[in-house]
Amino acid sequence: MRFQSLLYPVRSLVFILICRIGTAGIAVQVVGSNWPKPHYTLLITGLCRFHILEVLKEKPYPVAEVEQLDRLEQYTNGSDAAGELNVLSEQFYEYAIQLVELLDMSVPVVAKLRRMLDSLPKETLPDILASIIRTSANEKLQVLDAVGLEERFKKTIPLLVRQIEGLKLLKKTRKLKLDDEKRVVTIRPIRRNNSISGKRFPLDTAEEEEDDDVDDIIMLEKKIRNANIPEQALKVCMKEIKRLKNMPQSMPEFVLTRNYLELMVELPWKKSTSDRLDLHAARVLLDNDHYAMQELKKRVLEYLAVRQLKNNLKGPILCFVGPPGVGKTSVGRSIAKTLGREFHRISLGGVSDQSYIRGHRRTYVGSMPGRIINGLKSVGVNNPVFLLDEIDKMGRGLQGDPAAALLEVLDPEQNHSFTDHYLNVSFDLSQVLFIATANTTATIPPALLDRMELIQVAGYMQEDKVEIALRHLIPKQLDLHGLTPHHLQIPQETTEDIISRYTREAGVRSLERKIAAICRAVAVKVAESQHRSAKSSHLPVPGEEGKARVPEETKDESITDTTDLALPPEMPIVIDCHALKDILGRPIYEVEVFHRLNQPGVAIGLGRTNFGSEILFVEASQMEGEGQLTLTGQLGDVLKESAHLAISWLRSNAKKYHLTNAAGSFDLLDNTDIHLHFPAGAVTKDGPSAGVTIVTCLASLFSGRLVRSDVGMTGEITLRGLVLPVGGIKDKVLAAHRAGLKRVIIPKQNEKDLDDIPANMRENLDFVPAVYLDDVLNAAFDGGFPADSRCDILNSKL
Ligand SMILES: Nc1ncnc2c1ncn2[C@@H]1O[C@H](COP(=O)(O)OP(=O)(O)OP(=O)(O)O)[C@@H](O)[C@H]1O
Repeated sequence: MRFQSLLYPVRSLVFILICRIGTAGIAVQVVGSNWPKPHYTLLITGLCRFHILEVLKEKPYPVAEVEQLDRLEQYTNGSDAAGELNVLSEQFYEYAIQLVELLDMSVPVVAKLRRMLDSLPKETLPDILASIIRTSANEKLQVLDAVGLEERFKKTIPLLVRQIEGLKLLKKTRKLKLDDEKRVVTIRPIRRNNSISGKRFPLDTAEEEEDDDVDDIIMLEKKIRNANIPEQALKVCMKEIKRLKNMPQSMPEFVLTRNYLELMVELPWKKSTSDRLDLHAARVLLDNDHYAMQELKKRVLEYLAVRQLKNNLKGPILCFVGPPGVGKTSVGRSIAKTLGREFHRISLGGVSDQSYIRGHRRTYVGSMPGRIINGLKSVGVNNPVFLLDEIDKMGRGLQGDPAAALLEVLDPEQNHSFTDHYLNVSFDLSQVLFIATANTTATIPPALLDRMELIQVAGYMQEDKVEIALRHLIPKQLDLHGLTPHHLQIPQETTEDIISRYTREAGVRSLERKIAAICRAVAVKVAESQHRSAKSSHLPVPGEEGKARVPEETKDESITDTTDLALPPEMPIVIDCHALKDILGRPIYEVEVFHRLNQPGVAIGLGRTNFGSEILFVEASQMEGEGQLTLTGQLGDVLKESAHLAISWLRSNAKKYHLTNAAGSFDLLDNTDIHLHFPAGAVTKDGPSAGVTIVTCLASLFSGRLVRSDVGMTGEITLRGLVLPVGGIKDKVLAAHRAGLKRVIIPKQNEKDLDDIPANMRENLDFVPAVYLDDVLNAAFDGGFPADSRCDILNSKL
C-alpha cells in the first residue's frame, strides 16, 4: 500500500519521520496547560512501520511518498528457523521478565506491562520493550530499521541487558541514599565512578534527570518548611509532597502538583510591609498627586489616623463612585504610595466567570488560581492595596456570578479565611486594603454594595479642571513627550478655552488627550528645529540675511504649517487661540444650546449617563395619527413610564394651560401621534429624573411657545403634578454650568444638596426649587406659563 504522508500536522494523524523507516502514529490524547508555562503531554498510538520512497517536499513541513510495512514476519513455532528463533524469543522473554520485576509493580503501567508480556504476540514484544527502555534514539532507530524478526530480537536483547544492569545499580545507590541523610551529596560520586570505569549506562542521563527531580522535590520540601506557611496549609503541602515523591514525572499531574506547591511557597502567608504612618507626610503626598478630591483624601487620612492608634485594624473596603476620568484609579495608586504599600490593580470590567476571582479547581485542565491569589503572589506581601477597577461592569455568565465570589473577598468578617478553589486552603485577606471603583452604583448588586463604604467622586468644575491641567496634566504630558516649559507653554486662558470649547466631560481624560495632541504637534517643531540646528552647525556660518530671517515671522506662524519649515520657531512656543485652532481644529462645542432651542417642543434636561452627568435634549413632535406615543433614543423602562406619566398629566391639564394639538383639540392625542426623542441615541438613558423635562417639552409643543434656552431641569413627576427629589444634584449642576446654562430647576426637596455646590458657582446660577409642575413650567418659559385658575381642581374640605 502506498500513500503520501504529511509528516506533521494532519489533525490527529501524525507521522513521525526518522531516517529511512518511520512509524505512523495517531494522537489520541493531548493533556496539559499553558500556565505557568506551556507543558503538554501527547498520547500517541503507533500504527505501523512505513518506508520512505521519496521525499516530495521539505518545507514548510516534510511530505513524502511512503509505503506501509505492515506485513512483518510473524512468529510461528513450526517454521524452519524456528529453532534459533525459539531460543531467541525465550531469552528475550526471560530478560523482559527480569526487567519488569526490577520495576515497581505497584505502578499500574508496570503491572500492565507484565501482563502484556504474556498476552501479546511475541513478534510485537521487541518493538514494545525497545520503546519503553531508556536508550539513545540511534539505538531505538536500529530496532525500528530491523524488519526481520530475528534481527529485531538480536538488536533488542543487548539493550534489555544493559537496562537491567543499570536498574540493579540504581537500586543499590537508592539504598545508600535512604541510609544517609546527606544522600544528595553521595549519589553523584558513585555514578561518576561508574562512567570513569568505562561502563557507562545510557540510564545515567535519564537517571540524572530523575535524580535532579528528586533533588528538586527535596529542595521544594525545604522551601515549604521555611515558607512560614500556616499549619493547615502546611499539612496539605506535605501531603502533596508525599504524592509527588511517588509519582512518575511523566504524569501530567506531576507538573500540576509541582506548580501548586511552588505557588504555595511563593505566597506571602506572613510577609507584609510596614505602613508609613506619618499623617502630615501623607497629606502632602496626596495633595501633591491630586488636586481637589477633598472628601476622598479626608477618608484616607482618617484611615491612617485610626491605623496609627490601632495596629491590627482590618482593611476597610472603599468604593469610589464617579464619572470616568475623575481620577478614581490614579488616586488608588497614590493611596498605596502614601501608605508605603504595594499596589495591584484588578480590572473587573466584563468579567463574567467566578473562577476569575476564585480560581479553578485543580482537577480542571489548565486550572489556575484566581486574580486575588495571583495578585498576592505578584506583589509578594499580604497587605497590599488592591484596586478592583470597574466593579460595576461585571457580568454574569454560565460560569457563575463573579459578584457573588467577591462577597466573600469584600466582607471584613469573612475575608480572613478566603478560599481560592485552586489553593483549596484558606488565605487571610484581612490586611489587604481593598479599593473598588465604579461609574455607577446602579449595576452593583445590593449585597456587594452593602459591604463597601461608598465615596462619591463628583465631576470637576471648570476652575478645578484648569488647576488640574496646570498643576498635573500639562507637566505630565510635557514630560511624556520629552518637552520642557522652555519648549512649550500653555497659558491659563488657552487651557480654559480647551476645557470649554473642545471638551465636555465630567473628568479630565479628554482634556489630557487634547493637551497630549498639542504636545505632539510642538514636539514635531522642536525635533525639526533641533535637526536643523545640528545640520547648520556643520555648515559655514550664515551671512547677514540668515540672521535677519529668524524670529519675528515665526511668532505668529501656524504650528501645523509645514511649508516654512526652514524657519525655526522661537522657543518657548506659546499656544494662543490661533495655534489652538490650528492644532485641535475648529471648536467642537459652541452655541449649540441656542441653536437647538429655536423651535417649540425642545427642552433641556440634566441627566446622568454612564459617562457622568450631561445636559440632555428632549425633542417632541406631533403628527396626524391614532393617539400613539413613540419613544426613541435607547430609553430604559423607567424613563418610558415617565413619558407616559407626563402625557397623562398634560392631557388632564390641557384645558387649564390652554394646550391644544394641531387640530385645535384639548384632547391632545385625538387623531394625533406624538414622537419623543432623546438625542445621542447611542447612549442608554434611564431613570425617573427626566419627568419634568418631558412635561416641559410637551407643554412647549402643544402651546407653541419656546422653552428658555438657558434653563436646565431635573426632577421626577407624579400623576398629581408633584415634583419629587432625584439623585446626583451636584454632578447635574456641574453639567449645567459646563454647558453655559443660567437657570437650573430642581425639586424643592433637593435644595439641601446645593450646599455641596461651590459658592462661586451658586452665584452664577439661578436655582429654582419646584414643588409642583406648575413651578417648573413657570420657570422654564419666559414670562411664565399661565394657567386658567377656574380649572383648578377643588381641594376637598371634608
Ligand atoms: N484631581 C486630579 N488631580 C490630578 N490628576 C487627575 C485628577 N483627576 C484625574 N486626574 C488624571 O486624569 C487621568 C484619568 O484618571 P483615572 O484613570 O484615574 O480616571 P478614573 O476615574 O479611574 O476613570 P474610569 O472610571 O474611566 O476608570 C489620570 O491621568 C489622572 O492622573
